[in-house]
Amino acid sequence: MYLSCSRPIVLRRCQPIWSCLKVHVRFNSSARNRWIDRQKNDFYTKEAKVRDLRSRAAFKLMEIDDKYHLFSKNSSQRVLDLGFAPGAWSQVAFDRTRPNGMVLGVDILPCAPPRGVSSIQANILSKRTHELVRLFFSKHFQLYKHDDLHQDHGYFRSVLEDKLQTLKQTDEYREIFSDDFNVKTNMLEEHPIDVVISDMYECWPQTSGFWNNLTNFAYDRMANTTGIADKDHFMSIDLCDAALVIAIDLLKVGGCFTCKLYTGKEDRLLESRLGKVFNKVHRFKPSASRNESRELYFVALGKKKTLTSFRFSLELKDIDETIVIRE
Ligand SMILES: C[S@@+](CC[C@H](N)C(=O)[O-])C[C@H]1O[C@@H](n2cnc3c(N)ncnc32)[C@H](O)[C@@H]1O
Repeated sequence: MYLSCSRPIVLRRCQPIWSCLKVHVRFNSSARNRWIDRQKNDFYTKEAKVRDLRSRAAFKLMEIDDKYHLFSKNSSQRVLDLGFAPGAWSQVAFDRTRPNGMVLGVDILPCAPPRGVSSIQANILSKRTHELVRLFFSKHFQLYKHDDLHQDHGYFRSVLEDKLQTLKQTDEYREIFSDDFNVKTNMLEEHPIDVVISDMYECWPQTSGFWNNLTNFAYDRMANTTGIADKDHFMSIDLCDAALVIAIDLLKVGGCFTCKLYTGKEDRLLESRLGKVFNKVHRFKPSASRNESRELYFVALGKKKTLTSFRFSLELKDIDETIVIRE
């Protein structure tokens, strides 16, 4: 399949030239104090504490949903939350799709998901991650909803990895990972993803789990806000493209998508890519998003049915390699 674009889209890998330059941005103590003061006096930060939400980001998704109605209750929606940690968006998604919704969070950093949410610690720029997500939402992976472990902690990557191993030699595996559109559609028929949400970018303030191997490399690999406008812009475009790739692959027809972007030169290119996949694309700046921040959300509604006519080729390699979407 090919996504028709005027030029190849190359997702720059998350260990760009900037990381070799070893630019260290240090904040002086007055800037740090200003940041702490701002956090202390921030309405949304206080409100998040009162409502037991994991971060103020929750209010951004609430605003998006209030305006564009991504979620619905009682319709067994399946939601994929990319860059879910610390988990405020997952809390909102879980709450707004209860009681039958199913939420999977993916994050490169380790984080215990909120109650009722499943999670994988993985890099979205890795092919393996796409496989695990596809497996999670396939009809061959059964969630035991009434099992206490799931209720309290969700399912973790190891469960999916084990399942993947046992499936490897079977026809089911070939069905899940087939490139044949009809086979793939059949595989997802019973369990398509209804909503993909992505708030991926700067790391969450991690307090534990540093022993984890993946984490030791994660800070090098992941995007992290630097204050260098161009870098933040291009890296966030890469993460949005990676989220879009998953949406093209696994989101149901009519499904919705939202992603965070740090604005810059390539906004319009991303917007036009989204326009090829969705019927409507909106730009939205929630009031919970700080005025001085360049962050913006694209909200894309109604995945098109005619996507098969798109020519879309995707080469996802493993962890340290580049994702390339070719014309
Ligand atoms: C702003 S936080 C998300 C906050 C979250 N939406 C919430 O409501 O709690 C961005 C997250 O994106 C994750 N992230 C960044 N790059 C990633 C990547 N390549 N793969 C997976 N997650 C990534 C970071 O680890 C971080 O936890």
